[in-house]
Amino acid sequence: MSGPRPVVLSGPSGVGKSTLMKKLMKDYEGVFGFSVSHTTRNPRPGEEDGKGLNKLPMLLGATLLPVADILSSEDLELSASFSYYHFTTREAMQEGMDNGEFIENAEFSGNMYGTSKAAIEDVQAKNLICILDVDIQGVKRIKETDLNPIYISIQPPSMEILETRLRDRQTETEESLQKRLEAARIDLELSKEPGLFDVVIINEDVERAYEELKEILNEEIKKVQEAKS
Ligand SMILES: Nc1ncnc2c1ncn2[C@@H]1O[C@H](COP(=O)(O)OP(=O)(O)OP(=O)(O)O)[C@@H](O)[C@H]1O
Repeated sequence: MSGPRPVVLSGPSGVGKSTLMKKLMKDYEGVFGFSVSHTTRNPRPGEEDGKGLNKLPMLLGATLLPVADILSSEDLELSASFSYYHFTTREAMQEGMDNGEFIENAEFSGNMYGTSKAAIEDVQAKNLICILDVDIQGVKRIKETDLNPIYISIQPPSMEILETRLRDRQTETEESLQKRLEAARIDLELSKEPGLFDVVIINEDVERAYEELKEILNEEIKKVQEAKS
């Protein structure tokens, strides 16, 4: 598959993935994109299949799949109302999953959601760097494909700082906060596996973390910009 390499951004909830992605999207318009997820839920009025690639609101849905089990239903509603989907049937989606066409999938509120390899390739084919916000399990699934992304782990300076950021964000109940912190501990432990990531960025000072990220992505960004001109 030609086109720019996708980018995997992985890291615990609250580490700053969305913050960094938003900065990239703002500074490099028309360079980054998001894959369109599949879902078996019914389209809502006005929703059309597969619309909305490379839209900033997709950021809100970016973490939907990997952490679906620790998201509240409000999170899902918020994400779902800004996300764009390929609407499909349970049978078709199950078949795709059985054939290994999905890099991640989750069942939520009686509906299936998933990210297909083809959806990522669609972004590449549009000469956009596909940003994938996935958990460690997602990282491992992607490694089984030929997508060849750049694997970046975003990590907090400490668990205490992560907790403070999650609290200050004011999006969590005490219960969901504790779940996220427990998931974060596991995530950080698993991310130590040698060779899993190409680069680790410690998000202490956000501007510095962003500079590091831009440096890593520089080559792919240039490729996209050159291919446009
Ligand atoms: N370097 C930083 N210093 C201080 N605060 C930060 C830094 N980076 C991000 N934040 C803040 O921390 C909070 C969590 O960041 P963000 O929402 O980007 O995390 P996330 O990794 O996308 O989380 P989730 O996976 O839950 O969506 C936000 O309120 C954000 O403004």
